[in-house]
Amino acid sequence: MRTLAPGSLVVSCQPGPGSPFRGPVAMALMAQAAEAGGAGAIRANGPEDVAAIRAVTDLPIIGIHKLGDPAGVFITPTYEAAAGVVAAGADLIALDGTLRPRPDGQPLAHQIARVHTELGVQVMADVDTLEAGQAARDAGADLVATTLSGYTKSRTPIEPDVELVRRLTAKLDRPVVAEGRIRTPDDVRAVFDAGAYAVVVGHAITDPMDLTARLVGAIPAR
Ligand SMILES: CC(=O)N[C@H](C=O)[C@@H](O)[C@H](O)[C@H](O)COP(=O)(O)O
Repeated sequence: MRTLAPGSLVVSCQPGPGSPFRGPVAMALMAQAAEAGGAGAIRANGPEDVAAIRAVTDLPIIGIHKLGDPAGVFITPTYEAAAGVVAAGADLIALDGTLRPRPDGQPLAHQIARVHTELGVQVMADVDTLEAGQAARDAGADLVATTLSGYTKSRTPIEPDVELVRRLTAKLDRPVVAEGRIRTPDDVRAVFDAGAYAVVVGHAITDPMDLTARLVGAIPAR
């Protein structure tokens, strides 16, 4: 089973809403481009995309399956969702590690224990706060990621949550993965300076609609 190497750039190959890149063929091409550019791993959503990416790369794949209400726990919310992406070829599972109630009513530790014992893969907990990170570590998470910071409470900021990377790294005896709104080389340097084990980048690499809109937005009014 492949593992996530320290110092990796993980490219999250997920199409944004309304993207013409939706679908496994496009995501496999995206993953190949990421690998050619030096990515150390791929993060991908759903069994179809994971299987298509598995067919074209030997990089580690962090599998997720987004299911249910995006306002609640929806990143790999159940053991069954995790099992589906592992069967498709994922090497690790990322799942919601926030303190919010889970759809199956079970504690996070229950899902993590089943993934460990029945699927035999590592678990990365996507958290939003220091408290959630500590709870996820106590629940058995192998890695903790800042993925959900800025998405569970107030308005989503523009910048990545470098401070949460720093605080998690200081408190946890687990690798901390920086994820969410990382867009520039300076952002990448900042999260590694803060102690990150690896960094995940999505939209800044894989969303041409967002990239186009940012540049269009910079055109002065005339
Ligand atoms: C909040 C949420 O649902 N995050 C998702 C998690 O899988 C993805 O939509 C993000 O693209 C990913 O986390 C990478 O982040 P960014 O695209 O900002 O680099």
